[in-house]
Amino acid sequence: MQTVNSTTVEPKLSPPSEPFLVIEQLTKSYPVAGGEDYVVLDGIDLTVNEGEFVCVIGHSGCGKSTLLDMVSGFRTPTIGEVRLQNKRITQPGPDRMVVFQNYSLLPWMTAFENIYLGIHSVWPDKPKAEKDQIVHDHLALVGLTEAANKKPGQLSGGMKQRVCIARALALRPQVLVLDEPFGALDPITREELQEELLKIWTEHRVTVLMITHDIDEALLLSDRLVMMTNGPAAKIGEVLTIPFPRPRDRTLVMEDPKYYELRNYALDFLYHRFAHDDVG
Ligand SMILES: Nc1ncnc2c1ncn2[C@@H]1O[C@H](COP(=O)(O)OP(=O)(O)OP(=O)(O)O)[C@@H](O)[C@H]1O
Repeated sequence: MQTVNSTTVEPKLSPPSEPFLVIEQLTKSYPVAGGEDYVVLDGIDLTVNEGEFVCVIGHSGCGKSTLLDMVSGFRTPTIGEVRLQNKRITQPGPDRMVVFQNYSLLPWMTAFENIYLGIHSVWPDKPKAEKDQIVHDHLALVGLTEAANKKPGQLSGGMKQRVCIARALALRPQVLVLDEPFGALDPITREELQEELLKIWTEHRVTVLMITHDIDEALLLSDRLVMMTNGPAAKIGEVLTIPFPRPRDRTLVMEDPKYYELRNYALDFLYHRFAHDDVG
C-alpha cells in the first residue's frame, strides 16, 4: 500500500464540539396512486462525527440506500434535513462522493481517464500536470498504477471497485458514502478491499457512511454500527459502538471475545427482534 504524496490535503478536523454530519428527523415517503403515501423512513436522527466510520445495516428494502441518497443529495427528504458542517444538503456535490456496488465507471475510458474526468470537472482550472499527479497518486493509493491505461472491461471486479474508490477519494470529499461497495465481489477480493479501505481510512480519516449486509465487515471497519428496523416507516433501532482498538487487525479483532458478543447481538437484532417477513 502506498500513500498519497505531497498533493494530499491534510484533513482539517472540526473542533469536536461542532456537529459534522447531522441527520435530523428525516422522513421519506413516496406518493402512491389512489392511496396513502408509502413511508420508507420515519424520523431518522443520527449525528456522525468528523473522521468517524459508520456502517448501516438492515434488511433489504428497509431504506438504507434511501437514507444515504439523502446524505449524497440524490434524493430530498419529505420531512427533516441533513446538514454537513451546518449547511443543509439540497443536492449532490463533490464534498460527498459515492461508491456504488456496481462500479459505475465509463466503459470507454481508461482507469486514469475515469479518475481524471471527476478531477477536471471539479477543478477545471488546475494545471493539467497537477491533475495528472492527483490521478497517479490515487491509482497508487489503491495499488493500481500498472492498470492506469486499462479500460473497465479489462479490469476485474475488485480492480474496478478500487478505481471507483480512487476516483471518489481524489476529489477530497468530506464524506465518503459507500453503498454496499463490496457486495458484488468474491469473498477473497472482498476481504482484500476491506483491508485496503481500512488502511486508507486510517491514513486519511475521511468520514465514511457505508451500507453493508455483512456484520463481520461492519465489525471490522466501523466505529459505530447503525441497525435499522424493517420498513415501511423504518427507524434506527439501535446503534452499536464497536470498541476494537485501531489500527485494526482482522485476526486480533476476531480473537476478541467482544467480537462474538457484538456479532450475536447484531444477529439477534436482525434475525429475531427484527426478523424479515420476506419483503423486498
Ligand atoms: N422512487 C421510488 N418510488 C417509490 N418507492 C421507492 C422508490 N425508491 C425506493 N422505493 C422503495 O423504498 C424502499 C426502500 O428502498 P431502498 O433501496 O432504500 O432499500 P434498501 O434498504 O437500500 O434495500 P437493499 O438492501 O435491497 O438495497 C423499498 O421498498 C423501495 O421499493
